[in-house]
Amino acid sequence: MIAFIVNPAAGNGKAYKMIPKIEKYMNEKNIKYKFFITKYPGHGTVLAREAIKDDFEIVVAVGGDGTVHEVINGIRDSNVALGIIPLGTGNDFARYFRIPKDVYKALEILLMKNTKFIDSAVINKYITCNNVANIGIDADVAVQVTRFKRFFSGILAYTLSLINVLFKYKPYNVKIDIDGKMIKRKIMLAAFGNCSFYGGGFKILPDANPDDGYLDVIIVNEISKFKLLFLLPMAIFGKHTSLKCVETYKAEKIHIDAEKELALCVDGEVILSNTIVLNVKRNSVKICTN
Ligand SMILES: Nc1ncnc2c1ncn2[C@@H]1O[C@H](COP(=O)(O)OP(=O)(O)OP(=O)(O)O)[C@@H](O)[C@H]1O
Repeated sequence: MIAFIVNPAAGNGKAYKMIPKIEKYMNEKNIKYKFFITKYPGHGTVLAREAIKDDFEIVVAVGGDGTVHEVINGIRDSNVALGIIPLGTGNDFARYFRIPKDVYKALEILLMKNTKFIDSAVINKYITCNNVANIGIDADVAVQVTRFKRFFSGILAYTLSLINVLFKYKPYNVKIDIDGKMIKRKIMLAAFGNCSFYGGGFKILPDANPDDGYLDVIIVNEISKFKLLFLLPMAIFGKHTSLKCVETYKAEKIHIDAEKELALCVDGEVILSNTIVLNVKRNSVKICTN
């Protein structure tokens, strides 16, 4: 039995519109399924927990990275597999696993029942992150986008946020303990995670491997905002790691202390904290892959 958790807000309504296509395919294949529609942010986690109790074998996130994040936080540490139909805006987690955006092709992957276990990052003991967590200028932009979205539409909200943050941004002073090695840095941004992509296609952690037992770490040290504008396009291809201002690590445990409260983006969702602890949890999420 397959549970589909559909986020009507994902991909500007694209996920919700695809329900009839999914229904048609599942009926043709004569496979039992049930739809759960999220009603508010965070509801995907609640619904995924319900689906586990109802003996579904696969719980499918129908939406973008936010939906995947919520579903994973509901099914973690169970034997239930995560399926993905990438119908969000960015779909960065699905991009890593090459799950097609075509609904029928994504459904075919689910029915192959080819599964594997991947690692998670457990953040501050309670949030499970399977893609990328990040702090610094890009996380601050994410906070601003949420504010500007109340008044402006997508791209305009993003552009205004970027300009606003770029002008004001002062590199954060942080202490980062990476598997016992303490470093102090003034950062433009830092990212931690299991997979490579964020921000709708930036290959920020090019060497990430979700089943190697480590979290990848990247730190971009203080540089001029002008240089940062050159670094960002390089990150689309994962070529930024060769720059002098960029440090990379692999670690099992990371502890970050900042002088003031930081925005931390976890799989695209923002939380605020001045202490961030990330621990790798091996083989904690089962996913359907091709
Ligand atoms: N019924 C709902 N109404 C409003 N927001 C919702 C609802 N259900 C879930 N959400 C929220 O919608 C947000 C966006 O979802 P999601 O990230 O899947 O789509 P997206 O932003 O289009 O894609 P991506 O993150 O891949 O760019 C999530 O933060 C989620 O918590």
